[in-house]
Amino acid sequence: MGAKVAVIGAGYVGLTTAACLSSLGHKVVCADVDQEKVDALRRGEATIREPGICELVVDGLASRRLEFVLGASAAAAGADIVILCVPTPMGATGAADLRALESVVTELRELLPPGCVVVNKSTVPVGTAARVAGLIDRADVAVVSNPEFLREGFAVHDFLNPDRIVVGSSDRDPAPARRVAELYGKLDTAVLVTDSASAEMIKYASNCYLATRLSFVNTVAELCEYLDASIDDVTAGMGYDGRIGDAFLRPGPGWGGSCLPKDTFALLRTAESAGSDFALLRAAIETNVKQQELVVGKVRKAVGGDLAGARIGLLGLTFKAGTDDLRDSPALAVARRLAAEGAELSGYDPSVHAPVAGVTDDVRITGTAYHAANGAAAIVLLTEWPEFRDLDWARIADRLGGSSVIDTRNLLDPPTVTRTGLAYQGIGRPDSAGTPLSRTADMVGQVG
Ligand SMILES: NC(=O)C1=CN([C@@H]2O[C@H](COP(=O)(O)OP(=O)(O)OC[C@H]3O[C@@H](n4cnc5c(N)ncnc54)[C@H](O)[C@@H]3O)[C@@H](O)[C@H]2O)C=CC1
Ligand SMILES: O=C(O)[C@H]1O[C@H](OP(=O)(O)OP(=O)(O)OC[C@H]2O[C@@H](n3ccc(=O)[nH]c3=O)[C@H](O)[C@@H]2O)[C@H](O)[C@@H](O)[C@@H]1O
Repeated sequence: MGAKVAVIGAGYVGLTTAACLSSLGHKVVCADVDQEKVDALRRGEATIREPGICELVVDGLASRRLEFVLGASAAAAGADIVILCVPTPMGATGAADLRALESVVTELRELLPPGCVVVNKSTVPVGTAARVAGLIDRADVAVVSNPEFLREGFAVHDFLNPDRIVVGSSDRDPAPARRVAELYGKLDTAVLVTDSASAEMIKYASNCYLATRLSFVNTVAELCEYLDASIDDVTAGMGYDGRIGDAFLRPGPGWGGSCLPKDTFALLRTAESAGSDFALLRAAIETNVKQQELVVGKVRKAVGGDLAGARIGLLGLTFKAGTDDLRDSPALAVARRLAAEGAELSGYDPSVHAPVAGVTDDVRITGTAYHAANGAAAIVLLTEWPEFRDLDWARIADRLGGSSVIDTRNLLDPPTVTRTGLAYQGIGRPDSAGTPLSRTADMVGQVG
C-alpha cells in the first residue's frame, strides 16, 4: 500500500513530486499558499509548462490519490511523510534564503503526526537538515534530506526515470531514510543512502559541477574563435571520451535558470563560511558574467560599435528551450546589458505571450520572430527553441535593417543563413559559410 504524503509547495518540484508520487500509488495532499494556483490545480489545469504534468494531475484527481489544499497546515494532518518543496532563493549575501522553509517548519511543528518523517527536497545548504530537526525539536519526528535533480522541461520524465535517488539521514535510526527510499520503490534506479550533510552536498556539488563544466566549455569556445577552430567539432571529439560524455557541452550566452546561478553563489558562501576558498567555483561564476559581456560585444561590433539607438531583435527570452521560466535567464541578462547601452529591443519567445512586469521591461514583446526582426540592425538568437531552425531566413533578411545574425546557441545552420545575404556569427564557430563544421562528422560517417 502507498504512503500518505504531504507535499508543501506546488511549483516545478512540488507539483511534479506530488503528481508523480500519486501516479506511483501514494496518497498525496499538495499544499500551496497561492490560492489561484490551488484553484487551477483543483480544476485539473497544469500551472507549470511540463510535458505530461497535466495528464498526471487529472489522473490523480480522478483517482482521488491527489488533492490540492491551501496552506501547509491543511496538508499535514495524517501524513506519514511531509515533503518540503518551497523556494530557497538567493538572499542578499548570495547565501540561500531559508525563510520560506523555516516558516513552513515553524507552522507545522506542532501539527506533525507522531512518527512522521519531514523531508527536505528543496535545495538547502549543508547543515539545514540538522537545523530543521532543531526547529521541530520532537523526538517522534525524523528529518531526512532527499534532494531533487530534475530538469525543467523534463520534470516528469526525470522524476520517474532518475539517474539516482539520494536519501540522507543523520538519525541513528535508518528506518526514516528507508521509508523515504521506499516512496520510489517502483522506480528502477540506484538509491544512495547517506548522512544529511553528504546528501545536501551532493546536490550543490552536482549543480556547481554542471555550471563549471559550462563555463569551461564557453571559455574553450572563445578560444576556438581566436584559433579558428570549431567548438562543434571540439565538443564532439571530447564527448566520445566516456569519462567526459557528450551531454552538457553546448556553449551558449551563459548558464542561467532558477537554480544554477543561486546554487553556485550559495556554495561559494558555504565555502567561505567554512574558511575555504573555492576559487574554481568563483571563476566559473565570473566566466559566466564574462560570457554575457562577450555576447554584448559581438552585438556591439555587429552594429558598428555603438549600441545607442540601435534596434536589435531577440529570439528567445527563457533561460533555455522547453520552459516558460524566465528566472535568471541569460537572455534577459544580455537584454539588460544591451538596453543599458541604449539599444532598443524587440523580442520573441514562443512561451512568452505578454510582457512580464519587472522581468521583460527591457524588451518589447512581439508575436512572431519576424516581427522581432522588423527594422533591426541585428538579430540575436538567445534561446535554443528548435522552431528557430525552421525560420524563413530570406523573410528575416527582408525585414532586417542591417544584416547580422548572432546565434549564441549555435542552433542554426550557417549556410542556410548566409545564403540569404546575412552575416552569421555563432559562439566558437568559424564565422561564415563554407566552414569545416561538418567535415569531421562526415569523416566519422565514412569510417564507421
Ligand atoms: N525548478 C527546478 O528545476 C528545481 C528546483 N529545485 C529546488 O526546489 C525548491 C523549489 O523550487 P521550485 O519548485 O522551482 O520553486 P517554485 O517557485 O516553482 O515553487 C515553489 C512553490 O512554493 C510555494 N510556497 C512558498 N511558500 C510556501 C508556504 N509557506 N507553504 C506552501 N507553499 C509555499 C510557492 O507559492 C510556489 O508555488 C528550491 O529549493 C529549488 O532550488 C531542485 C531541483 C530542480
Ligand atoms: O537544481 C535545479 O533546479 C536543476 O538545475 C538544472 O536544471 P535546469 O535549471 O532545469 O536547467 P539545465 O538544463 O541544467 O540548464 C541550465 C542552464 O545551462 C544552459 N546550458 C545547458 C546545457 C548545455 O549544454 N549548455 C548550456 O548553456 C541552459 O541553457 C540553462 O541556461 C540541473 O540540470 C538539474 O539537474 C537540477 O535539478
